[in-house]
Amino acid sequence: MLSVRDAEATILNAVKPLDNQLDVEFVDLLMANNRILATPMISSLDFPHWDNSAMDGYAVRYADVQYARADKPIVLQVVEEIPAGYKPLVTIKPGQAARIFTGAMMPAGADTVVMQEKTHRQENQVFVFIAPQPQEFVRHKGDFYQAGNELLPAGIPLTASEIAVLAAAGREQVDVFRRPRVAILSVGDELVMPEQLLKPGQIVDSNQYALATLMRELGAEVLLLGIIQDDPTTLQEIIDYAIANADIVISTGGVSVGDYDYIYKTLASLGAKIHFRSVQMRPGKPLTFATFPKKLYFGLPGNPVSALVTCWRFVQPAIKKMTGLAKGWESKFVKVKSSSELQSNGKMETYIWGKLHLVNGVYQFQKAEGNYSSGNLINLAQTNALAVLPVGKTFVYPGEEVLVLHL
Ligand SMILES: Nc1nc2c(c(=O)[nH]1)N[C@H]1C(S)=C(S)[C@@H](COP(=O)(O)OP(=O)(O)OC[C@H]3O[C@@H](n4cnc5c(N)ncnc54)[C@H](O)[C@@H]3O)O[C@H]1N2
Ligand code: MOO
Ligand SMILES: [Mg+2]
Repeated sequence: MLSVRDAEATILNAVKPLDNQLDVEFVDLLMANNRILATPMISSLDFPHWDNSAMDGYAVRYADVQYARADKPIVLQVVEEIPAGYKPLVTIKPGQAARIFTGAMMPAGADTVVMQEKTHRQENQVFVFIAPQPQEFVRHKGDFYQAGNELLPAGIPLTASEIAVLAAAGREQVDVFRRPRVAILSVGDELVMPEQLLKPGQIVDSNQYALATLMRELGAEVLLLGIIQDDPTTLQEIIDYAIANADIVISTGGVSVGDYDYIYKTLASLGAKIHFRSVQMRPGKPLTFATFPKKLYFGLPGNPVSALVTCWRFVQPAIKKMTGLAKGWESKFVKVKSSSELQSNGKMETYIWGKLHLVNGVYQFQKAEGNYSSGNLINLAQTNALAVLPVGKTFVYPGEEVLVLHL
């Protein structure tokens, strides 16, 4: 059977990131949260834009105050007051100083700032009680960034700090990758919408809600195609439509070997390249992955836990890679101690759901309580991690380390 690692490699190789010319939108900065920057950002401004003071105090000439001492203060004439936002008008000459405030432009002639607490003011004279370091408390033009260099690279997610940098560089709008379009369909005669009263044999299509939520969290635009009956003709029509209208299609259900599992046949008759139909993992074994030209198809197993686990493990990095994210789209595993005993049959790579939680400042994994069935969605709620037991590993003792996928 195909290993999880090989399945992942096959999927990620098939993912083509969005195009940095064709797949770009120009959006308002305040709407760019969590979007991926599509074009490298270069500023024509230096940061800081001009020499300015880092303290409230006095702008002085270092040469004047270099021998100042508490018992032998240097007295300077205050010739100007410079609040933030104003252009200094006077050049500071030997024996002179300017009153200056944090963020205000340094006046010509001065090269150092003495903080207010180290001085004493008497009318238009200031007594300096301490020798500063040369250039102390001056933030020099271009110290943080020099105009013309790359300010932000393409392919990064825009969060508070990057959006602040873009604003500081005078941008009101920004080029970001468009959202990947993901079509979601649920396959099964037994499925109904949550508002419907259940007839015998029916269950609510929860997968549609799980996947739509996860896809939106990942920055995708979701095309919800609803519940499709176990009928090959309808399935073919809908999948054809989904492929034409989305970058990625995700279905749940109908991928196993039952008489009403039609996904494989439908994909084959639509001419898909079917890369695999099962993976050596549990839950999630009957995962189907296929491609159409420029489109990806994930046929996730119908069991609600299997659908989410395969989505976290395989679809999530695929979407992240597609979004244009240059780095960090791969699944991230952390090694932590397990506070619970974990078990597997050793034949499949086994994913156990639970919680990464802090114990005295150190993360530990705790298995969810209750029934471990891929049909049991209930104890998947309030979890945030999947512990991974590789093939061959049958037991993890409490206190032993385990690899965990942080969701
Ligand atoms: N003979 C075998 N039978 C099964 C095997 C196998 O290897 N040999 N694998 C089992 C495993 S593992 C899984 S996982 C499932 C996968 O089944 P399908 O993908 O074909 O899905 P269905 O048969 O349509 O449904 C399975 C299960 O999930 C429920 N379901 C389906 N869709 C939804 C939905 N949208 N929301 C909530 N629940 C859903 C469905 O009612 C079934 O209970 O196959 C095993 N069988
Ligand atoms: O692998 Mo199925 O996905 O265990 O229930
Ligand atoms: Mg089935």
